[in-house]
Amino acid sequence: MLQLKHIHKHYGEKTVADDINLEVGNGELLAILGRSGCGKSTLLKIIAGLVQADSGEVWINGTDHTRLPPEQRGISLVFQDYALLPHLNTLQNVAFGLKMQGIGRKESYPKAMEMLAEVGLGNEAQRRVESLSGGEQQRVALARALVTNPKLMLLDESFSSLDTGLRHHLRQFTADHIRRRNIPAVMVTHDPEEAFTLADHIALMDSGKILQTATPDALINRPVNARAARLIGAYNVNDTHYIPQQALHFNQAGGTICTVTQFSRLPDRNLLGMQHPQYGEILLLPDPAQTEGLNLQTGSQWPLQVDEDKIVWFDR
Ligand SMILES: Nc1ncnc2c1ncn2[C@@H]1O[C@H](COP(=O)(O)OP(=O)(O)OP(=O)(O)O)[C@@H](O)[C@H]1O
Repeated sequence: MLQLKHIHKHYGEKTVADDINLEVGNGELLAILGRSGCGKSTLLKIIAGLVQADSGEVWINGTDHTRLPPEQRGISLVFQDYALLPHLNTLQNVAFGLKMQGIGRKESYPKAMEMLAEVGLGNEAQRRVESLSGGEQQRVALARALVTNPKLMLLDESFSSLDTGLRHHLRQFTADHIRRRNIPAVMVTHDPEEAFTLADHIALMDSGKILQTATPDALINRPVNARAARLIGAYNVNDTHYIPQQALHFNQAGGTICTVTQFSRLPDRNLLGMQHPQYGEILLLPDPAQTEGLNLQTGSQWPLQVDEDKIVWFDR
């Protein structure tokens, strides 16, 4: 289990960690979601011991790790650029972490082979890592991170450089491995989709502050303020309120007549904009079956029901 207690960090005038308190249980994946420059990577580095906080404590499995050097923390990091060692082959790369722990080849190579097989690269052990594809290199990085049986995994935008199909596959693959091994993990990302598809809990970070920590469902239903709602990429947000998708019912008898402002078909959903007399332009994602065969040209009119009790009002 990871616990961060009152972490503070400044760079000059800039506060990059402002009283951060977080907990991550074993086998649990916490995503820290925030815009570029909000302090996500710095927080990971503080957890890893690569950057010292001004104050606050990092506890892992009930012991204070705040003053331990990085190599004694038992943490594995997976970076965006994999950070593999180009002069070593696949097997040697995976065994490297074990070597650093003082484990000899006799023990480290079989363990590394086992882990390579687990990530589907059992036949590539002797390949130079440079000759592997991006996705394969990412799996080597993951194998290297997992083989040391870390107390904690840290993932820093680990999937951003991969193409869409591979990204989906490796995200799920990584999350499954972490959960199966019961390791707590922290992933930082600026991509709401990544956070929402993988994480058990999401911490929303803004200018060094955690705005809200909650499950994906709770965040969708009840972001604490407009900033939080915008950070999760929600539609229909202004300074006073947020209208979640589940509050919207397109083409419902008795709904308010609204004018279509835009309509586009996306591969797996539709995006429909409607001008509502009370709430202004509302964007909704109707099921394709609900819009099939309808005239949804700009200017056409259709009823839209808004469940008032599902609207989230913000305190100003
Ligand atoms: N060593 C440093 N010295 C001074 N300022 C720094 C240092 N490291 C980071 N910063 C600044 O602190 C802020 C937070 O940086 P950090 O890398 O943690 O952000 P981030 O949320 O991870 O951003 P990104 O998503 O772009 O990687 C940025 O404004 C950055 O320029």
